[in-house]
Amino acid sequence: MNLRIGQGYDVHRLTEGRPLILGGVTIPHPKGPAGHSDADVLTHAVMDALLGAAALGDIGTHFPDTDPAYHHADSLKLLEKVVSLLEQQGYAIVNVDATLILQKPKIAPFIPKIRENLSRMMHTPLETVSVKATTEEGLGFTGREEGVAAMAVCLIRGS
Ligand SMILES: Nc1ccn([C@@H]2O[C@H](COP(=O)(O)O)[C@@H](O)[C@H]2O)c(=O)n1
Ligand SMILES: C[C@@]1(CO)OP(=O)(O)OP(=O)(O)OC[C@H]1O
Repeated sequence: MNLRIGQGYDVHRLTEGRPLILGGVTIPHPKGPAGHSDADVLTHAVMDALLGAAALGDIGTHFPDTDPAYHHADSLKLLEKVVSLLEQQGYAIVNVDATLILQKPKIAPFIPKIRENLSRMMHTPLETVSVKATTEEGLGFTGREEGVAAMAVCLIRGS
């Protein structure tokens, strides 16, 4: 069986007045991630994990931040494109496990909807998609609420 592992990591600066969109869910908060796209850091980490597992480059290769087509882009739609690239290469997703590193707000109430969104875009059952969150206990750039980070690992199966 052709099993391949991938990992992804992303960071965005938090700024006042930007929407906080995580896994396609808009979470009420005065600050959100700055970026060319919707800056959905969680979805970006998942996309990079998937692309990494298939050795297909990274999100910047496929969706350059200099391309106006991706200005305010919906990252869930980009995830759909990544999944379609993998499917074209004969890969199916086995599971994804992602961790969000964010001091505030608590995202636990939004995790079911985030998992549902990711699972729908990845054509994979809900139970294969895990999303977790942690603070860094007030330490570092996430602790000072200057930024948000996300990491993800995945397993994919080739044909
Ligand atoms: N933005 C966050 C961060 C954490 N959580 C949940 O709180 C638990 C405790 O977090 P610690 O950083 O204090 O360990 C964590 O396990 C998550 O369940 C959250 O919902 N949103
Ligand atoms: C998806 C893209 C598209 O501009 O999103 P950005 O908001 O620029 O976010 P970043 O994680 O810095 O880079 C990835 C880009 O390819």
